Amino acid sequence: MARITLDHIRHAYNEKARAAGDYALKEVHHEWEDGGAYALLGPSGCGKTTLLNIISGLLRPSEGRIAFDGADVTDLSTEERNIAQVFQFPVVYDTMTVYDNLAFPLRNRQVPEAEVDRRVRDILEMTDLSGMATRRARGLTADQKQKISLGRGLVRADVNAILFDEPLTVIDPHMKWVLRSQLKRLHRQSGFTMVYVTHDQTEALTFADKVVVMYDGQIVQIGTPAELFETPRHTFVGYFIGSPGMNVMPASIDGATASVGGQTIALSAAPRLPAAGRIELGIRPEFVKLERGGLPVQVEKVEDIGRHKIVRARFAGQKLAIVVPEEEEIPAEAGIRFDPSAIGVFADSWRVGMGA
Ligand SMILES: Nc1ncnc2c1ncn2[C@@H]1O[C@H](COP(=O)(O)OP(=O)(O)OP(=O)(O)O)[C@@H](O)[C@H]1O
Repeated sequence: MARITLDHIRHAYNEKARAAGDYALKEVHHEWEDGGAYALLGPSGCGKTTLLNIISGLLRPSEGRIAFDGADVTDLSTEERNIAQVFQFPVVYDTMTVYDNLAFPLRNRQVPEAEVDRRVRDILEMTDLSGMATRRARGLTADQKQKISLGRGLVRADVNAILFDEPLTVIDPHMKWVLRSQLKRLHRQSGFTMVYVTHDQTEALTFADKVVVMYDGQIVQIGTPAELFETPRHTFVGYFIGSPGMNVMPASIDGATASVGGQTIALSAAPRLPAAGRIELGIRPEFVKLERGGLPVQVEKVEDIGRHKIVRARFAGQKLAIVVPEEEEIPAEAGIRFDPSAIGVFADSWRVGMGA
C-alpha cells in the first residue's frame, strides 16, 4: 500500500513537443492517499491509460517525477514498484489450471503453500470460479479467463497498489455488477491503494471513493461522486457525470441576475467573474422544475424511464433536459423554474465562485 505522489508530471509521445496541445497528458500535480480507491474516468483518448502507465512504470513521463510513500520511483520498473495490474483483456497461462494461475504470483514470491491455498480459495470464491479450480484455463470463455486475470491482480497481499485498466470490458453485465461490488468490498477489507480506469460513469461511481475526471489530457476534477454531481468544477464534469448530464446554457450576467436568450434567471448571489471569458450557466436536470406559470418553455419529448421521466424541452433557444419524478404530472402549458442554489456559473468552462 502506498501514497502516490504525481509531481508536475507531463507526457508527450512526440519528443519534439512544445505547445500544450502536443502533450497527451498535460500537467498533473496531485497526491493520492494511501489506501484510496480512485477511478480515472473520461472519454476515449483523454489520457487515462497514459497516466495509468506512468503510475505502473510501463511509461516514463517526459517531465516530472512520481513517488510512492515519498520515495522517488520515476526510474523504477513495474516489478520494482511492486504493483499488480489487471488489463482489459485476459493474461493467463492456458496450460495451467485455474488454481495454479491464481497461485502463480504467490509461488513466484515463495509465499508458504498454506498461505497460497488460503488466498487462492478466497479469490476463487470472490470471482465465482471455485467450481472450476482444477480445470485448465485453455478452453474457458473470455469472461472466465478475465476473472482469472482479475483474481491474479488481487491475490497478493504485499503490493503497493493495484491498477485496473477497463478490467470488466469482456465480462457479462450481471457478473460486472457482482464483481464491481466485490472489488469495493475487497478494497474496504484490504486497504490497498487501487486505481481503476474506465470510461463508464456507473463503474467509476460505484467503485471509487474519489473519481478523477479527465478531459483532453487534463485532470479536471477529483472528487467524491456527490461532489462531482453537486459542484462540478468544469462543464465537462457536469455533462459527463449524470444521466442526462448538466444543462449548459450561454448567458450574460448582471450582479445576481443572469440572462439567457432574453430570459431573466435569478442567481443565489453575484458570481465573481473574471474580466473576460465565455460565460455559461450550468444546472442539472434534477433542479429544473416544470410548473404552471414560470419561464416559457416548449416541451418537445417525454421519455419515461421508470424511476422518473426525462422531459426534453427548448428554453430561450437552448435545449434543456428536465427530470420529473414518476408520480408527477406534466402540466399543460408548463413553464419552468430554476432552483437558484443549484445554478453554477462557468467562465471559459471553469466554475466561478459565488458571492463576496
Ligand atoms: N504509443 C502512443 N504513441 C502516440 N500517441 C499515443 C500513444 N498512446 C496514446 N497516444 C495518444 O495519446 C492520447 C491519450 O491516449 P490514452 O490511451 O492515454 O487515452 P485513454 O483515455 O486511455 O483512451 P482509451 O479509453 O481509448 O484507451 C491519445 O490522443 C492517443 O492517441
